[in-house]
Amino acid sequence: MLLADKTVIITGASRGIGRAAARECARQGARVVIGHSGSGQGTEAAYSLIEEIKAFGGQAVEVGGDAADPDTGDKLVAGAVQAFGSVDVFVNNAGICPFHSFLDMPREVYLKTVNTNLNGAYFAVQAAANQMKNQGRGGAIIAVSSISALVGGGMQTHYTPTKAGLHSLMQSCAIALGPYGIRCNSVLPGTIATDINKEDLADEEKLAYMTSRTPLGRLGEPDDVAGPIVFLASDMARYVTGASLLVDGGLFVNLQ
Ligand SMILES: NC(=O)C1=CN([C@@H]2O[C@H](COP(=O)(O)OP(=O)(O)OC[C@H]3O[C@@H](n4cnc5c(N)ncnc54)[C@H](O)[C@@H]3O)[C@@H](O)[C@H]2O)C=CC1
Ligand SMILES: C[C@H](O)[C@@H]1OC(=O)[C@H](O)[C@@H]1O
Repeated sequence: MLLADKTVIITGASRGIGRAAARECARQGARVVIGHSGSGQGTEAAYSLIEEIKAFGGQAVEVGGDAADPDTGDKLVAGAVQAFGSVDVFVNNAGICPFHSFLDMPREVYLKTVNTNLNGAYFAVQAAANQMKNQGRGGAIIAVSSISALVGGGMQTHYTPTKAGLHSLMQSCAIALGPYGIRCNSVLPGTIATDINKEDLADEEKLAYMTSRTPLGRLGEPDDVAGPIVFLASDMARYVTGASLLVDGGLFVNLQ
């Protein structure tokens, strides 16, 4: 098992990519901390994931908290240490993408997106890194960034800078934390069918367009991203830091 004896925290793990990653980490032997919003639905989904994980003999606990709150990272780390005694891997996955045009972007939508996707993540990464440094045996931090860190989106002007920010944060943290043996990398998913884009992709033309642009001929599924996250979390990637891994079915390279 690739993650035996490691404690993994994953934010936004109640559904979508985070849930698939949490399940796969547990299958690979990790003790998993399921970060979720703390709302009724998030809590319920987190408990159902704990049941799923326990059913195949895995270990998991849940910790609720708003990803936009700079204190949530500390809560997640405290929950992990209380339940399992350590933090070995931190996966920053929670995020939102409320599609909206640029010229009339409401300030509150912009600020909520930046606070949820990037500002809270900064302090959560810091909290996890301090815990790993104090443990003295290294660790791995993975940001779920996006293909949108590299290319734009007319309805995502508030979102793409947060994904570029996470990608850049992992590069800088790779330098800052390398001396402690803490590796920092990002995954850059393409279009993965989840709740975040359910409404956008309900438009059949848009769905057909995004599918046709993907060389592998289909949109991604959450499980497609879970494997690359496990790889970067594992000792198989022990000499990989400051890297970013596109998980997009070839979408990025498909110019013509
Ligand atoms: N689905 C896609 O095509 C792509 C998704 N991503 C990124 O993947 C990550 C996961 O998204 P998906 O699984 O696709 O969507 P999703 O909507 O299914 O999952 C998002 C998760 O983040 C949590 N979350 C949102 N706001 C939160 C808050 N304030 N506090 C705590 N938790 C919060 C949600 O509860 C949920 O568990 C996001 O960061 C997204 O930007 C990146 C590239 C492509
Ligand atoms: C929400 C989008 O459909 C999704 O998120 C991203 O980061 C990419 O832009 C995807 O298309």
